[in-house]
Amino acid sequence: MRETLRAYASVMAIGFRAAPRYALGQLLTGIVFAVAVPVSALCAKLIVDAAVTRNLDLGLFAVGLLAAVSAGALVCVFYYVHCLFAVMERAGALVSERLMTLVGGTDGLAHHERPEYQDEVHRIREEQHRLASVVNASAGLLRVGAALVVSAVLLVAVHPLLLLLPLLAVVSLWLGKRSRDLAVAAQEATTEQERLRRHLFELGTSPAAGKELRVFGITDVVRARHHETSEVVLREHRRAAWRASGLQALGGVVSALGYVGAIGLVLVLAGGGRATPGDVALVVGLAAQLTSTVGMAVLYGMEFLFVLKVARRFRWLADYAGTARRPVDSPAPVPPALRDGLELRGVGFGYPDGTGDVLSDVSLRLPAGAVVALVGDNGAGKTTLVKLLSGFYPPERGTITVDGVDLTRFPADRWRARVSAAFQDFASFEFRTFETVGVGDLPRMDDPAAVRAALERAGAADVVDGLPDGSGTQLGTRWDGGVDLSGGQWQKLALARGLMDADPLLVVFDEPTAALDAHTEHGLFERFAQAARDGRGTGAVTVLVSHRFSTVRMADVIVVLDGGRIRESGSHDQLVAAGGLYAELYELQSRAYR
Ligand SMILES: Nc1ncnc2c1ncn2[C@@H]1O[C@H](COP(=O)(O)OP(=O)(O)OP(=O)(O)O)[C@@H](O)[C@H]1O
Repeated sequence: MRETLRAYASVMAIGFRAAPRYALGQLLTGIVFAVAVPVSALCAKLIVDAAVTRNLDLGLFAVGLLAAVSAGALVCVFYYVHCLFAVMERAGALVSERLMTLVGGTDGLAHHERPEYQDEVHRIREEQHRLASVVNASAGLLRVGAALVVSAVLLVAVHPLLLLLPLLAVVSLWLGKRSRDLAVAAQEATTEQERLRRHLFELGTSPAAGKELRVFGITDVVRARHHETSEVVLREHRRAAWRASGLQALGGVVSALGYVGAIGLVLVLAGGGRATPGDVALVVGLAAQLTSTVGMAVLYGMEFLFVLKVARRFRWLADYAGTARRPVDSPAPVPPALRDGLELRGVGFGYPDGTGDVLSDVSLRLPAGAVVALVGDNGAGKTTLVKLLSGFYPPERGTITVDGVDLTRFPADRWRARVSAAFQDFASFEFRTFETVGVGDLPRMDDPAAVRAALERAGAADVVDGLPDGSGTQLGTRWDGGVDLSGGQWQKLALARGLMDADPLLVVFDEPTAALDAHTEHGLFERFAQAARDGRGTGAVTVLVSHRFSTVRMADVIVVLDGGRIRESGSHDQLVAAGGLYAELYELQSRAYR
């Protein structure tokens, strides 16, 4: 319960922070026009009683009150609707921002690889509009709550038994909640299938997969799987929807019984002289309104409970992001430059999916200023090692030190600010070209000379020179005037992004040139290595992952990984002379090129 309240308070705070005046306005005007409804029934009672008793003053007062209440309610309804849209829109934007901060700002990558995290985030993303509607759901509940309280007071004044009418409304409300629970449970039970369904749809309609679908003739297979998965999801949802409708119908019957019973009671009272004709008018009016108020209470109640559920998820994500932030014991400053370099001692690591060790007992020195190449078969652990060096995961066993200081003592963001990288699975930022490159070093993004220098270092100047507006060209065809690039051209820009940083301590190239031909890759890396050796003044270590031995050979240290362990390491000449795995693979590849 406390957790739920905390969750509610935190999402309500988002609504109030996004649009404070409108949120307050919505809550207050909602109460005014909700109360206007039972007060109108009271006016009707006064008018009928005034007519029966020929009391003109009372009649005029009641008509005046009715006019004032109706006009006030009308104004409030307009303002309420205006506030509602303003709050939804602004809170929606703020919720999206918060989500981006929580998901993207979480340290490391481990969370992205946990299925339970993915499921939760998937649900929150799907239902984020509900978080934006928390003020609306609260205002709705407050409205129906106020209307119910005022109605109850008026009914009790006629006869206490009439209080049963709003109580029956509560039974209806509870039945409504049960029906919503069924829908939510069905949705939760099919989250994974739903993700699969979307993935299959994406595969079946995206241009990226289109080529392979046709070449392998698997379009029908993907479509059939999509159909099967849809059936599973829809069957579960249909079953829940039927059961929920049954409960809602039962709720309707309960409130109808209350309506008929209340009118019967007041007629009996009036027959016995214990109620006035005005009381009959009041009860008929209130009972009729109560049915719709209860309907709204059920809807808002269900919406509110649903919002609470999403709010709890949101809170979970916020707490997760908080705890996932690596606590830094005795934090140390990241050195301005490397003197000795990086050292791994007995490093072991397995991914959070628990499938076992991916790296075992890795001990390795990466001297300051050195170019270190990682080679090995697919799945040998090269990228994993790079992720550990970049601080995306802490090692499970052993240590990684930077000039003798344990890497885990650096705040993750400080260390990563000194890491520059280009990956094979790079991101295609569809920004203007200079931004796509410049985000590699945000403070210098608007510095044309810095961007140009990075483009030239990456051999990507020709890509930009060929664009209609040069470095100002918008990338991505879905944007106005945007152009698309080839895979290799995107990769060259990603490489330039990785070369933006002026003073990195670690530069990582994880097969960023796989889409380029061997000759171009070789030329590029020769230049990177030369630049690294000429010294950037920071003693940066350059780590290069490549399957091309012609590129790898110029590295100062070559590390051969095999099944997550270091098989051998040394310079090209040392490894060839040793006649081990490297020598064998090198010979194989050079024979293929001869
Ligand atoms: N996110 C992940 N979750 C679970 N296992 C993973 C994950 N990423 C990689 N692995 C597993 O870790 C092992 C090493 O993968 P890694 O990507 O480090 O290899 P690699 O040497 O870079 O391979 P490649 O040359 O194919 O890029 C593989 O068995 C892979 O299946």
